[in-house]
Amino acid sequence: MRILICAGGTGGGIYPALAAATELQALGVAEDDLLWIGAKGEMEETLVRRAGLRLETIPGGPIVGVPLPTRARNALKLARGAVAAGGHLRRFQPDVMFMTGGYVAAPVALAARRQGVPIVIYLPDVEPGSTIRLVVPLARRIAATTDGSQAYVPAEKLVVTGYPVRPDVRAARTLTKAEALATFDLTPARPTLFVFGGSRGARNINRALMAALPALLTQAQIIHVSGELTWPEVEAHAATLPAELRAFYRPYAYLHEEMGAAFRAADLALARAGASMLGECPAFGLPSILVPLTFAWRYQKVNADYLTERGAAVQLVDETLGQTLLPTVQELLFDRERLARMAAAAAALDKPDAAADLARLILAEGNPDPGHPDPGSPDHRAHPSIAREETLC
Ligand SMILES: CC(=O)N[C@H]1[C@@H](OP(=O)(O)OP(=O)(O)OC[C@H]2O[C@@H](n3ccc(=O)[nH]c3=O)[C@H](O)[C@@H]2O)O[C@H](CO)[C@@H](O)[C@@H]1O
Repeated sequence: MRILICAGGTGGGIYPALAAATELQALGVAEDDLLWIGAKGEMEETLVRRAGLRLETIPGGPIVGVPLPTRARNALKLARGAVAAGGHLRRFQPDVMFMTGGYVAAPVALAARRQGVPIVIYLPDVEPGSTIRLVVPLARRIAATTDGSQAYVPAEKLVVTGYPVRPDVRAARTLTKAEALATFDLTPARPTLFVFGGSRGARNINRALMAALPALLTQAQIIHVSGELTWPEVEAHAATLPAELRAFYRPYAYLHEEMGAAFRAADLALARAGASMLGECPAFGLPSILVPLTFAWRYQKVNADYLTERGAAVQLVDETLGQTLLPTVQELLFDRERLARMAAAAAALDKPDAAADLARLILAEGNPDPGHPDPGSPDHRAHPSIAREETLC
């Protein structure tokens, strides 16, 4: 079976698709039978090639949240992208298209629909982003992270699989805490805070953290992923810290496979509320302080509310983070009982089979002959987690 994957823009769409691609290969899909279409100059160029998958890029650019002249230019690029996508589809002849979002998915989905290729969407956020909203009417099935998405997509298309945490990250669950801490040359004697701002970093979180470092590093230790954009500022600030504080601070621009060890090492996360927080913190039973990005992206607030309402997270407001970060971290990080309650609430949301269930769903939709199922094709009656969620929806 040939499978076309389309995900791009930021890690939030790319990593769940990579997790599904790994499971598809584990279920017998050959590497040559996977083709990824992304946008030129975006994060997928690095991450998909790094994963060893075949990638073709097409022209495109965002048309939401950008000034009018950029929108007009990008609309033209997307039209050229749709033509290029049509060519890739005719050459590759996919049996199914799988997408997770990002502006590049819209022209590819249109081309797929024109050529009669069934479309499966994975919806990372509780509330769908703008591209997914556009494509929902064209899709045959929509896999979702949580049942909260029932409010946004047609029930007959929805299957709740959970968030597909990538296997290399999930594998770090087998490390002991001491082993995970040793990855960062840190000690089990202090509580550990893991700070990051999604796949591109969050300047506001970085700055509020830098201001709080002198107070926090006297008692705690911190793994801090800044994102590439503000890395020079963070690196320069780290160099100004006195040696006795610097010894407990581990700043990085970006982490790849080591993300799993960081989740495992931490007692508490401080992060934006991208969709990955719905899957990765639960996978490690990790409590979090979430600072949703509210300007132009209300999706993060919905994600944060989902975790907060279930006791797995607390929320802070971006605008007042400079005042609230330090007291909130100090209050939580040293309250063992409260952390344990939040950790249990997070772990209860974990869906360990999400990536495998998603891969099986994609295979089922791409299988033209249900009488002769592909390897790994799900029989929903024999697949308790999918069957159960379908009944729920
Ligand atoms: C500004 C913006 O548009 N944000 C959106 C974007 O966020 P963003 O791209 O940040 O997405 P997420 O927070 O969902 O995921 C980030 C992913 O990057 C990985 N990671 C991060 C840092 C690092 O150093 N190494 C690493 O591997 C994380 O493990 C995670 O898998 O897509 C999400 C999913 O649609 C949305 O919820 C966010 O609203």
